[in-house]
Amino acid sequence: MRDPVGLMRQRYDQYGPVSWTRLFGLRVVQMLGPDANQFVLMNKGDLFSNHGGWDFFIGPFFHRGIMLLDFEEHRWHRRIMQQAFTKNALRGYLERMGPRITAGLDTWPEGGIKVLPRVKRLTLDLATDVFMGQELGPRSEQVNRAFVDTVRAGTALLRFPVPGLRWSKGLRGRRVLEQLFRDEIPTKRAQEDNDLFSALCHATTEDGDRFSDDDVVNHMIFLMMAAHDTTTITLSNLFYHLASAPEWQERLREESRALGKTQLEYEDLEKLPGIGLAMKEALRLCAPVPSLPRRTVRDVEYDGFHIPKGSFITMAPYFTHYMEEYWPDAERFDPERFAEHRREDKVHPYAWVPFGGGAHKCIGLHFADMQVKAILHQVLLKYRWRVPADYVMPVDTTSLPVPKDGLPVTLERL
Ligand code: HEM
Repeated sequence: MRDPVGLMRQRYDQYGPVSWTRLFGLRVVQMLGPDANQFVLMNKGDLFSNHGGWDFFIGPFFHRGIMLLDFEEHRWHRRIMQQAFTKNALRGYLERMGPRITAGLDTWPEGGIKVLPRVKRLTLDLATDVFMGQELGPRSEQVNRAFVDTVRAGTALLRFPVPGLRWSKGLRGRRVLEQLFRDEIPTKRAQEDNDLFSALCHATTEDGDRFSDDDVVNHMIFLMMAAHDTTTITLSNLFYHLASAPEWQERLREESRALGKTQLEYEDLEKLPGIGLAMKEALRLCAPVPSLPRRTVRDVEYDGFHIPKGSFITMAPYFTHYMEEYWPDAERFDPERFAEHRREDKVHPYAWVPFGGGAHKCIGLHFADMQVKAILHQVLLKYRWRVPADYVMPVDTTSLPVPKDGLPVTLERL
């Protein structure tokens, strides 16, 4: 767990793209590299179950979240959920975000700060507003705690409830969130608004399919989790790399200044190409979802390997993003590798997979793009930040990859 990339490199060199390993006491088939990513994610013939993979890790906490559904049932839910991610819906979410970001950033002090807790706070506040459409007030601490506990529980080594330990804290967190969302459903059903909760309550397909109350609760809990930590990790990494590469920080700041406004509108998203490149590179260097589990629903033949029915599988976006075969000088922060004149990501369609692929590809990827751009744009206009020249951010790889030290930086108000 301390050096997952090094370990996987060793395994890949020794055994090739498919090998048995042990994880959390399970025998698992590790499938490494872009070809294996493509094979599993495209999932032709419905060979790999998402539920069978994810349920073991996060099932009790993210019960019936869309990522844990399979095949026809998954497609049914996805068609409805898609209605909450249309261009118009995104436009509405962005409108809600702008002022909230400004207010959140205004509370950041000058001098030494830790980025991770600050960004986490900001994205949580945004999520409660943009997702739920309301201020949580004094309940926000309780909700924050419930989220952190629910998410961390997925990687508990002791996988049964012992009071005070990760697993039971996660179960308690889930109960808090269920209650919170269930209490609100009648109000949300009664009138339409431009928040995600409302969108889920009113989403209807052309065939008239809609979510039940239970579906809405399950999807809300999953969506808030899926959006919150992944975006926080992406932003933290952007802070880190832009502090380590001040020339990039200045370049992006110039771009943001040239736009001439503080709060982004939907049409502005394409006008910040530098942030787009930096974000792609940050996602390459630190895939917020480092590995993706699956389970085979029948015997599978792949590349001369036989994988028995019922096997746990893991794919590893994190490792793929460091394969020198596809990413020259892979450790280096080099956003230009995604620029038109280089497009290193085009070397293989599954070499850059921070958002997964196929039927379960992240439904929130445009939302994430929008949120990261909206926040970073305002940060660049308001602050300059730096780290000591020899600073290397330590990454905690025992759960989702976050800076172990919270990422201390020095912030200067502009
Ligand atoms: C940088 C930010 C993000 C990253 C890196 C990310 C990554 C991922 C990945 C890798 C998957 C696929 C999991 C699998 O195949 O097993 C996924 C699925 C998903 N993501 Fe994201 N995500 C991000 C942001 C978001 C946001 C902002 C939302 C919602 C607003 C969201 C909602 C979802 C949902 C609902 C799924 C499940 C889709 C399905 O199963 O059909 N994600 N995400």
